[in-house]
Order: sequence, then structure tokens, then C-alpha cells
Amino acid sequence: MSQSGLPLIGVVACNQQIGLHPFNIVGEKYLLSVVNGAKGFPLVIPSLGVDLPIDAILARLDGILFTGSPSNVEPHHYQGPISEDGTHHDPKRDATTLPLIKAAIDAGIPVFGICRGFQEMNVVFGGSLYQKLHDVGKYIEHSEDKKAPLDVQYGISHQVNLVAGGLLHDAWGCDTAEVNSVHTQGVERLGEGLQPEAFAPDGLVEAFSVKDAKNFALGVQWHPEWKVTENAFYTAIFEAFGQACRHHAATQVR
Ligand SMILES: N[C@@H](CCC(=O)NCCCC(=O)O)C(=O)O
Repeated sequence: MSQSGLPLIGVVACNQQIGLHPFNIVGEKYLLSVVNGAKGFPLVIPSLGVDLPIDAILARLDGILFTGSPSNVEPHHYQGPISEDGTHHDPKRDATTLPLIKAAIDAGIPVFGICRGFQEMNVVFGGSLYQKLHDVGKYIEHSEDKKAPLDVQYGISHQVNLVAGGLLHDAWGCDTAEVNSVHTQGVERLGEGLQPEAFAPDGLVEAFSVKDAKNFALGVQWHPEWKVTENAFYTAIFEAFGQACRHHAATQVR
């Protein structure tokens, strides 16, 4: 917890080359969703892929947000077929987030995974991913029109059916909600120990939680960080995450 009483929430970065230099970057919308949605203080966690001691940050953080990203998890992490030439990967992010997700959940730190972060959580629990949902044949279109304005790309795309008794259903209080959809990959085999929280109308798992987690551990395939305060469902999800982070902070002796 920061001195102002705000929970400290780690937000994982992606690697990107800008000019000749490699940078660690985080989309501003993720940082703002921590500030305005979870009411926390965001701290960027670099994805350096080097052997940094994870314990050093876990002891100081009250929650971790695993962000979305245009890059895909390398398929060797889930024994998937080699991806198509030119596929955007971020091996240093994989090397950072996959062990961090497990360590954070084991340590009872609230964890929230969005899109790539949701897919990473599935992989950590032994699940696998479809690399191109649109090639599977049984799914509706889940990706965005990249030429459309951002408000259209991240606008409402389809309904999700929330599982009764789940964390999301409790947070929202209704059986259904409307979400955006900005992904080409998706859950093929659900990881062991993950319980579905929401399904798309085509049956795709759109959200899950970790069954035996000591604390909030939720992944969602959509992007609730997008203009979080303008969408009551997205706000409710971030409020539940923020509440778990504040509770964690209040129970730590530091
Ligand atoms: N690359 C994966 C994950 C999709 C994802 O996280 N998209 C986010 C795009 C950028 C952002 O909004 O942060 C897939 O295609 O399924």
C-alpha cells in the first residue's frame, strides 16, 4: 500500500523496438484503468526476461494486472504447432509473465488478466490456445476491424453469458453482459484448475477464475480497461479487482 493508502498494482509491460532502441511499454488505458477503475497506484513491471527475483516485487505489490498485447504467447509454451512466419511474439514477456502469474497466485496476490494476460493465465494452468480462431470454423468473428476508429474497434461486439455463482456474476448481478472483442487467439483447452466465468454465444470461454486461489484471480478475453468508467460492467469488474487489492494491502505486515 502506498503512503496515501492506495494499493500498489503492478502492470506488466511489453517489449517494443522504437527506432534502434528496445523499450518496455504499457498502453496508457491499462494504467488509467488501475487509477480510475481499481482506484490503485499503477507501477510498471518490465518484461526484461532476465532472472530477476520475483519475490522482491511480490512482497511489495497489492495486485498485478496482466495486460493485453498485439503479440502472441509462443506456442511452445502450450505444446502448440509452430506459428505462421511473421507472427508477432514477445519471448521476454512470456519469460516474465508466465512464472510471475504462478508465483503471484501462489502468494495470494490479486491477479487480473486481460486478453493476452487471460491467454497467459490459461497457458500457465496447462491450457492451450487456438492460434487463429477464425480458421476453426465454429466461432463468430472475434477480431476487430483494424482500419476502423478505435472507438469502433473497442466498441461492443457481442454478448457474454455469465456463469451463476461466479465472481463476475456476483460483481455484475446479471446473467449476461455486452463486451468488446479484439483478439485472434482463444482458449482451446481450458487449463486445469480454471473454472469458466463467461462464455460467448458461440461457446468460446471468455472468462475464467482460478478455482483454489487464495485471492481474486480472474482472466477475461475482452478489454474492460477500455474507457472503464463509461461502461458499468467494466467498472464493476475493476471495482472488484481494486477491492481485492485494498483488502490484500490491509492484511499485509510490511
Ligand atoms: N495477441 C492476442 C491477444 C490479443 C490482445 O491482447 N489484444 C490487445 C491489443 C492491444 C491492446 O488493446 O492492448 C490475440 O490476438 O488473441
